[in-house]
Amino acid sequence: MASVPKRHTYSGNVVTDRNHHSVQKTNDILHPIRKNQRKHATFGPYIVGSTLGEGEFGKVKLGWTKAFSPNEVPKQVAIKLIRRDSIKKDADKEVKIYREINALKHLTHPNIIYLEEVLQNSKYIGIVLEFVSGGEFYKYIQRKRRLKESSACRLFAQLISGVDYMHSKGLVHRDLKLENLLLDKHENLVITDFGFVNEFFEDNELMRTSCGSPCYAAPELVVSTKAYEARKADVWSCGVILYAMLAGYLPWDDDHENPTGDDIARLYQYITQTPLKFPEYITPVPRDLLRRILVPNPRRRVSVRAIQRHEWLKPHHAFLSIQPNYWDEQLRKERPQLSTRGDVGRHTTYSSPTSPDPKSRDRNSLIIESTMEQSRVSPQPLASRSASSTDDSSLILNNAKMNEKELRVVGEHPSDSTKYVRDIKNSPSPIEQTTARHSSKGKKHTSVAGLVTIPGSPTTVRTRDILSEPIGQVSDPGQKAFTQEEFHRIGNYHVPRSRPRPTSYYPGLSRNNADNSLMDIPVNKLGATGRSSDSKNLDRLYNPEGKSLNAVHDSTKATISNNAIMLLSEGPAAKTSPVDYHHAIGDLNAGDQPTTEAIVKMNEDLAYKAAESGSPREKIDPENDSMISTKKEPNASTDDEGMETQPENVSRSSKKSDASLNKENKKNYDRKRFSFMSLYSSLNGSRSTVESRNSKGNSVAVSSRNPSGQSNKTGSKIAQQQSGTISDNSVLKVPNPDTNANDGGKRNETNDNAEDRNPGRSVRASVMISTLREDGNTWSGEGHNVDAQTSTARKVLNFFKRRSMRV
Ligand SMILES: Nc1ncnc2c1ncn2[C@@H]1O[C@H](COP(=O)(O)OP(=O)(O)OP(=O)(O)O)[C@@H](O)[C@H]1O
Repeated sequence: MASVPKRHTYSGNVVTDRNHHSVQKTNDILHPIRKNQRKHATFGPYIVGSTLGEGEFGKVKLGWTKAFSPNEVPKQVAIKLIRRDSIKKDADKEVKIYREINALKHLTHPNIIYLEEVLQNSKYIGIVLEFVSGGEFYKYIQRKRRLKESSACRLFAQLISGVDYMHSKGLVHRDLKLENLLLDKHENLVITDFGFVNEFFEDNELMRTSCGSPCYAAPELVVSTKAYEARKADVWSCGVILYAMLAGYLPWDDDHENPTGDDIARLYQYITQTPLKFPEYITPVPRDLLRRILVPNPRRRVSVRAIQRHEWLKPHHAFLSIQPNYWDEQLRKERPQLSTRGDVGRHTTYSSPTSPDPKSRDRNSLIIESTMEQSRVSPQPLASRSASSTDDSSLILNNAKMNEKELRVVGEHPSDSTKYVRDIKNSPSPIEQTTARHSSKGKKHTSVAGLVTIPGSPTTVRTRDILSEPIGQVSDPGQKAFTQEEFHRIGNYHVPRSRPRPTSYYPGLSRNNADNSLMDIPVNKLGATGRSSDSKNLDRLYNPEGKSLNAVHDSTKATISNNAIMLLSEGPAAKTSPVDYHHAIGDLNAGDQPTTEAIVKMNEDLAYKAAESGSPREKIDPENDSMISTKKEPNASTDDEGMETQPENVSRSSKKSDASLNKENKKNYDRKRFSFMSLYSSLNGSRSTVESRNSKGNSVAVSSRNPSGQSNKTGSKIAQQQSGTISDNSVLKVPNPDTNANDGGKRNETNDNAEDRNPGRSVRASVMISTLREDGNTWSGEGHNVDAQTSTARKVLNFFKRRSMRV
């Protein structure tokens, strides 16, 4: 899709010699062990491979854990390598990085990138993320030109679910765009790049910092001098993304008078004054949704919750009805000792002494608690990939039992967190063997024991998920047990046996409270496509007693997949595993069918009504999803803030011949010129100081003051690692970037007040990073100088820095 070029928030994805890179990348992915035998740079316990991409901060590298036998399947990760000296020079960068880390450590959602851990050596900070192998979403759309409606619907539902989840955590992304979305290998959407993330609070939720990329950023970010409601800005961006998915191009890009898009203010003028138009192939139901989202006035813009209820997303209502806290509860249920007691085992427990409340401690913790060993699962023998499903599950269960032993903690008093030790003597699990190897071999890096990972790490969930009960065992007598085979063929959401992450969702599944067993919709009740034939059937299927859909699909009924099974696909072998992933995602190439009869009927009605023009168009109520207005309004109405609500005449969607349609589409594509530009977020006021601290009081890493102006003491309480493990745990604290010089004392005052009312909120922007020791082969930049080339990306970045604007 030539029409949606990549737009960077700051800079371009400049990779020289693309072919070489892609070949190298493929080799890395398919043959990490073979690569492992060659001399590679390492970063902590990871071998560093090819460059996956490049962003503002530097390169993102493929990494994998070291394998010590040919049978071990290394775990793949993506390591965002950031030069520490570049951070010291650039306070804004520092803010972005720690924002990202702090946000990610609180987010555990299948459609949000997992933060594995954060490491650093003398030159680099490495943000270790799960490796998402499906590629960049914008490229995916480019390849397909545009998405089938059903695919767009599924992916948009995932986007909205992720956004709703982060909003429920009090976080807003503020830079949602195609370029910040990746696909996993099952073509599930993964939201990345949380550099602009910020907190909002019910009582103080308006923000002032202009963020994002112009073509995706909500108009109020630029045209209004008022503070904006950040959640609604995320909603706008989601609308632009949905439009791009369905149309194959962005709803607004350059106008003729501003062809390069250089004049950002003008671009926004264009956006707010140009009525939203749709190509004919976007059907009325998604149009209706888009019309509700892409409303310049944020107050009239639909909310995330209302989007979730919209008719177009009906096929995914069950998934969308999963409450955000479900994902957390799932973790808490399965590893409660972590949420309240801190870590166990060889990692010393890190917990914030200043936060007695576990919840607030979690949210405000200055550190990323170390749970790596619990979550780490030993590489599985390649041979096990080809084992039967029964073998697979017994293998998992065996491992699970071992892990369970390993995870068993000694000690009872929750506050006595530092005393918990893992019962490792009786657990010769592969995990321990692996880590032991790391310990003995990686003398300088001192093994994974020094790693820092997020509390509630999803990988931990995966491990723990399988502990309670054998797969297929069902505790609810009212529900039918399902076989292994059925388990992997759940309605529309067929779950590959080896999913690496709980990305799919299973409407109608229920999970027994006490265990992880899953309930299933009997497969034979679903159509050949895996979908129920119509919405009524769907409701009946999910809701035999006629309760409301949401009531039925509450958080206790809905479920994620069995994470234990997902583990099997970790590593490159999964790439070539015979699992039919198409079952998991639906056929993306399937026809652009309306998802239910109801929609078909609606479309027909609309087509009919569209023929009748003349009567005024109904006003859209953003919160009312009672359906589509079809009446025509002669002129765009102007709302109370002078922003047009951009009515769209549905009659324009009347049928045309294919030829004229194609011609018009082509014209549309041609007309669209996409500029490469970004809006630099002005964080002028960042009072970033460089201050370092570790457990011994040594100067180690970058840190800065928290918004309350006080150096938070929490991070200084770092228990000593056991001997032979890593000891430099640096506390990084950053100021609230939204408190800036432009706002002066007034803003600070507001924040201070807010801080009084909400103590501890703003200290979230602080993290702890494990410091790596280095050896000769450690990734420290030699020969890999990220900043060595003055890339186009860098030039663009500098350009936008110079043009930095603030509203
Ligand atoms: N977890 C991941 N798995 C696979 N590839 C990744 C991952 N994270 C990043 N990449 C690749 O690296 C590229 C750059 O990453 P990312 O966008 O996060 O960097 P950035 O410095 O934040 O960029 P920018 O702010 O310019 O958008 C991505 O476009 C993607 O191709």
